[in-house]
Amino acid sequence: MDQPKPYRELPTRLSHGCFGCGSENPHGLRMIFHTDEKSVFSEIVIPDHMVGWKNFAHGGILSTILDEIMGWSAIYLTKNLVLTKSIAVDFLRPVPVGTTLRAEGRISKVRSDREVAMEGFLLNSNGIVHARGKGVFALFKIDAAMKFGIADEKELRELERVFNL
Ligand SMILES: CCCCCCCC/C=C\CCCCCCCC(=O)SCCNC(=O)CCNC(=O)[C@H](O)C(C)(C)COP(=O)(O)OP(=O)(O)OC[C@H]1O[C@@H](n2cnc3c(N)ncnc32)[C@H](O)[C@@H]1OP(=O)(O)O
Repeated sequence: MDQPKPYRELPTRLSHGCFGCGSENPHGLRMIFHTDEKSVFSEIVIPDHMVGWKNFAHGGILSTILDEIMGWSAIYLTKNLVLTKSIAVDFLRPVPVGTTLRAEGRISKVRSDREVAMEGFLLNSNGIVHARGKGVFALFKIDAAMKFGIADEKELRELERVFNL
């Protein structure tokens, strides 16, 4: 008999042009996400055109990956929509482009019903941490997000449905 999978994919392939996770952005990272219910993670290979110096990935790209993994982790684990308020990144070791990496995000502290502190990690295939992020995310219920007017109702209702927000 098949064993149940220990983790599952998050339904983030909803649209769109997002540089981090959009399936239709040919220049983006096209990240997809899995969860074990305590954290959210993503396997990623940074393409050659996102290089910084020599064959090392650009630090801005590493920051984007950490923002993205912390953002989706915050959405999934807190059941809210989010906007990034701040992020801080420690670049611990250079990250070569073209290698398989794992990004991982989890909750550091729920500060209120409007704010969560998150942490994110970028590891190589041996589990060595190459970059570490801390982020603060504003949390929005669907109705508040609607008033904010930065996403249309159809998109928000779809997110509400697939993420049980
Ligand atoms: C609206 C949500 C819609 C979300 C849709 C998300 C879809 C997600 C899908 C996939 C993403 C996953 C991947 C994520 C990774 C990448 C994420 C990014 O790159 S995000 C882009 C970079 N970040 C920004 O652009 C933030 C810019 N900053 C701001 O907009 C503000 O600083 C903000 C809202 C974060 C805090 O604003 P303040 O500090 O000025 O807050 P105060 O002055 O207290 O409030 C202003 C008004 O807003 C309401 N407000 C503020 N925070 C609220 C909250 N958490 N809930 C409800 N209302 C809130 C308040 O009640 C107030 O409303 P009154 O004027 O009184 O009517």
